[in-house]
Amino acid sequence: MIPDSLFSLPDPISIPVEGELSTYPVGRIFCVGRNYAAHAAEMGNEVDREASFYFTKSALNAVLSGATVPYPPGTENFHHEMELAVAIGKPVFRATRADALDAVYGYGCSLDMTRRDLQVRERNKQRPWHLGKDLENGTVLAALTRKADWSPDDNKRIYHNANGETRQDATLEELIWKIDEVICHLSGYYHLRPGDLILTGTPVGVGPVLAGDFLEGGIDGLQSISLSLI
Ligand SMILES: CC(=O)CC(=O)C(=O)O
Repeated sequence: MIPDSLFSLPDPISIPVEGELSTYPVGRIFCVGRNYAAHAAEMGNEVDREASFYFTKSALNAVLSGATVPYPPGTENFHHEMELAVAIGKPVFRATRADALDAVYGYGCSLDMTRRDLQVRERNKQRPWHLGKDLENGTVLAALTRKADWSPDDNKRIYHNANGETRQDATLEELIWKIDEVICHLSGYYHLRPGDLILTGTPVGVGPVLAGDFLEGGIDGLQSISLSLI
């Protein structure tokens, strides 16, 4: 606790890393929107191929894979979104495509849980998506794999199952903005630093989940992710 502060804040979430004793503390969470064309289409949107766009989620609202969390308040249409998370390991500002990947620490699976009814309602009113996206327990983070041990090749499968039924099933080839392009673009606006996570968007197949559901997903070669809803 900082001396003289009036109260203490929760500790930041810290993600296990495969083969490491130390964990990776999370500072900021940036999310890329509409980074898979088929998901943009299922949401009734076109992809903006001019530039990627972003929203943020509070790290204080994130939980680790394997958590059991309550169905959130204020929604009747709570959705799973399976995503590849990129963990930044070095400060980077105005990266070039050539040096962007140097800034990566590692990769992991994540779930960008979404109050879809609120996100769509706010989107349709041309308002920010906060109520839909930045909800308590609304980001799930699985153990990271260091970049020396894994790379985001096009042929890697990304999938998500709800109660054993496969709902999302794609490959990283479908990413519109690749990892180096995202870091290059985002670092033009932020001084990215260790602790920053970038969730790279979700493939087609998002859908509703209910209390009692068991969610599970993976990306070839990374630690899988799960969440139980009560
Ligand atoms: C429209 C969305 O679902 C935004 C988002 O989270 C995405 O991955 O795309």
